[in-house]
Amino acid sequence: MQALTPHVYWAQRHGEIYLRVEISDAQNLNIGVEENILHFRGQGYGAKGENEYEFSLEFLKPVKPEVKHKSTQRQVNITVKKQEHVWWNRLTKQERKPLFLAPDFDRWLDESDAEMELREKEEKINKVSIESRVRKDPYLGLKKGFLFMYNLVQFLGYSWIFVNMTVRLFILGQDSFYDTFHTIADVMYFCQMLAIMEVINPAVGLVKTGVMPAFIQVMGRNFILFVIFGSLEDMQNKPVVFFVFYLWSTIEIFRYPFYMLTCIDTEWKLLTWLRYTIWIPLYPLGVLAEAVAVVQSIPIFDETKLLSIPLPKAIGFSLSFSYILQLYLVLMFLGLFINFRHLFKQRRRRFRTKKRKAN
Ligand SMILES: CCCCCCCCCCCCC/C=C/C(=O)SCCNC(=O)CCNC(=O)[C@H](O)C(C)(C)COP(=O)(O)OP(=O)(O)OC[C@H]1O[C@@H](n2cnc3c(N)ncnc32)[C@H](O)[C@@H]1OP(=O)(O)O
Repeated sequence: MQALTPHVYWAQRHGEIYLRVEISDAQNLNIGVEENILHFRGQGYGAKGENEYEFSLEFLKPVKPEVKHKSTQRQVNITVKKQEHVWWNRLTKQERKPLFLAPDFDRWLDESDAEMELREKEEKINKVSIESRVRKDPYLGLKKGFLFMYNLVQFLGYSWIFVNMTVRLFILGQDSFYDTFHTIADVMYFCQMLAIMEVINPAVGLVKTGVMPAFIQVMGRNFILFVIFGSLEDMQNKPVVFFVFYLWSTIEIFRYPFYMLTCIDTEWKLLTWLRYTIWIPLYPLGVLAEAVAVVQSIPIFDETKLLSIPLPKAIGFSLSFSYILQLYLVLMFLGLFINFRHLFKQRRRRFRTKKRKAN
């Protein structure tokens, strides 16, 4: 029996080629790709009745050797994967289309429609994976509620500090510099004690960010607040307290409302921009103000011998706390460098994702 050529219909997507071979009740199928040529052989009912049918097609561009096929009562469907995700101008290497080959208008899409189909598929997959991730965490509402309340309390605390200091600055002018600590310290103590949650939250996986930058930030501030200002009365009426507290609170009145909005999946563009930009001048200024406070405290610690470490009697003197402060000054700029890099990365990540979403 001489083999005949069946009618073959084709269509493509960016990653695949679909072939429909018009043979019903196909049997003894032998389909494969060798050296980029698809060979088909099989028996069945085609245009010229029951017969042996065969054809070969040399593809325009490289395809993967694995071929998937499925025969139904009416036809044989073949799927071949392209090596590269690209759109082909035609199916075969030879420019003239073989006579037995025609477009499969049931599956036919032009390039832009195929791209749209691909995008819709990707969006569907993304949506399903986001939904399943969201569904996986039964405590999500509780966690978001907790974070929202935490951020709200911090926002109220720092807003009180900021407004209070600003009003006092307007009314008293430079005189307000000298008693900042006595008016503000209690609320600042409360906010900074609470800020320890900022280290705990990423450590227990409540927020997706690094523990180290938060640790540097919270411990650095608490050191200044409790050790430098809190333990030395002579430091408490120095103007540097004003600058440290004002710089801390200025950044926080933007950061906490930004977090509050993320807890309720809302975004205000201006607030996001401020959260990820205003630290650029404020962080170095804040660390500079803290460094001034540390430097000013060194002679006071030396004089009062407060927190100095007593050494064995034979040596006859104690190790002044000022040595630790000098070491801390070095750590401070190291901490500034680590957090500056971290915040730059967060800024780039935030604005890059935004840009990509906008495209
Ligand atoms: C004994 C001492 C040892 C320590 C020694 C170290 C020496 C210390 C030296 C350094 C001293 C620094 C002291 C500080 C000085 C100042 O503060 S100066 C004033 C200016 N300050 C600033 O500008 C810093 C402000 N602080 C911060 O930005 C943060 O605290 C940070 C930790 C530095 C960075 O924040 P991070 O959380 O990593 O980045 P984000 O992009 O904001 O968040 C990431 C994602 O996490 C979500 N998220 C985070 N927190 C919350 C929250 N509370 N609630 C809800 N969600 C939160 C956030 O939304 C992000 O999620 P996505 O939106 O999905 O990305």
